[in-house]
Amino acid sequence: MFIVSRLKDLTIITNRLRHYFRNMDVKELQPPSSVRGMQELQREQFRKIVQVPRLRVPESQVQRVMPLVKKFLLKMEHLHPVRAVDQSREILLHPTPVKNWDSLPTEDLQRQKVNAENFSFADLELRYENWSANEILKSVLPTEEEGLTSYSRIGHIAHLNLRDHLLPYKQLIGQVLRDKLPNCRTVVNKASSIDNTYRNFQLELICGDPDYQVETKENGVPFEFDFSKVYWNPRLSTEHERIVKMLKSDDVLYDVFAGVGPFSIPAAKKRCHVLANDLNPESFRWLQHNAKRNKCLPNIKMSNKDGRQFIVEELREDLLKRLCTTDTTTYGIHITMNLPAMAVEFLDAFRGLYSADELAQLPTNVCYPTVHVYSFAKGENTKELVRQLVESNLGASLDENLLQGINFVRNVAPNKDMYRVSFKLSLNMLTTLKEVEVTRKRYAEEELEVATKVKCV
Ligand SMILES: C[S@@+](CC[C@H](N)C(=O)[O-])C[C@H]1O[C@@H](n2cnc3c(N)ncnc32)[C@H](O)[C@@H]1O
Repeated sequence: MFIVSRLKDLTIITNRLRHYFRNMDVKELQPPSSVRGMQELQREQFRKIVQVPRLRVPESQVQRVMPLVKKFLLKMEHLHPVRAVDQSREILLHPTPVKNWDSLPTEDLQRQKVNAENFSFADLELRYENWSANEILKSVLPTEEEGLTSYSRIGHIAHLNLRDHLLPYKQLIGQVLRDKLPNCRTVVNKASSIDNTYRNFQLELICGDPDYQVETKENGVPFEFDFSKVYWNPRLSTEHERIVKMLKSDDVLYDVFAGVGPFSIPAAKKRCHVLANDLNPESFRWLQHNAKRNKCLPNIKMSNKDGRQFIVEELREDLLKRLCTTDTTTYGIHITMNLPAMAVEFLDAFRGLYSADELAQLPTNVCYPTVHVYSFAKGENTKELVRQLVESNLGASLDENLLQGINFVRNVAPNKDMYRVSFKLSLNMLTTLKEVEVTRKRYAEEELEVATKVKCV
């Protein structure tokens, strides 16, 4: 199925379907069957003549007739169903509901002096311009079930992830999308899976301008970035919104893998206190730009380092100050870790972040931060799998006091899901090392002792 990626588009389409008849169900209204398999776009090959029902009424009658036939109008792209012909008007009707004169509200029409003589079938020339991208691609690509594909819109860019069997059609798909999608100037295909450090997609330009600097809005917040150099996925907008909705003004957010700021910028705009970090210098640059553009610089501190280093430096220092000098029962502290392929591997950075002495004087009702860590899981029982992944990397089991939830975020590929695991850090986690770390440390100390003894002998 052709998945239109934006919900807004879907709503518009469903609304249209509710009011009008589906053109693609009528063979005559589909593009000519000869275009099936076309790999080089030849727009003139889409021309065809069809016969459609029509009413011819005097110009003076149109205003009164239109409300009676409104629901029968032929709706196609760039087609005006009411056209001037000589001194009268021709009203084009849809062939699905209108088979003949009797299909119309004849009594009402006759009352307006419109009768069977006004009804006939007209020749209508259909062209490439009259079909949507979806309709054109459905008629060109191999078969309906596996022939079509999904795309995302990021500003003026349409981003495709074409399966192998569609690669011979990529130029055509690119041209059709650029022709048909409003404000689309650039069409790119995902060139390989994202396995590079900064998680940005490797892109192949298939049509249009090689311009990747985009302006887009997510949940009403404007963002700018270079899509070829940073990570941005519009399919995460709902997840970003869920987290931002959890935050209240004066809450604290530590965003370990912040990207260009889809958690951090809206949080800072909400007057949360944000510390945002990303290792990619380009993400960091655009993060700063977006903070400035959204006028939230006073509420956000940004850094450009490895996530672990950010946790043991910026986060450690800021959190210690808050735990020791503020009433943590009056606001929330959240840590987002969205690097699903490996974020769990950073969880042990919280173990032994402080010495027992540093946290010895805290009030008993102190509220520790909530971590939201994202992870992929493959196969069966993925929910249980992510829990185990988090627990083993953290070196602690998450009982009902600590675990806040394991939430499904999205299906990434067949059999591969993305989850958010939310849990509270505890005094024990923050002041003791992970079991394996203790063993490693003890082992290292013993080695040192033996080595010293050997030296002494
Ligand atoms: C999946 S993206 C998430 C970006 C953003 N938070 C979002 O939700 O869209 C992961 C981000 O982590 C950054 N990154 C990758 N490795 C990192 C590391 N070791 N330390 C800090 N950031 C890292 C990448 O540059 C990328 O921006």
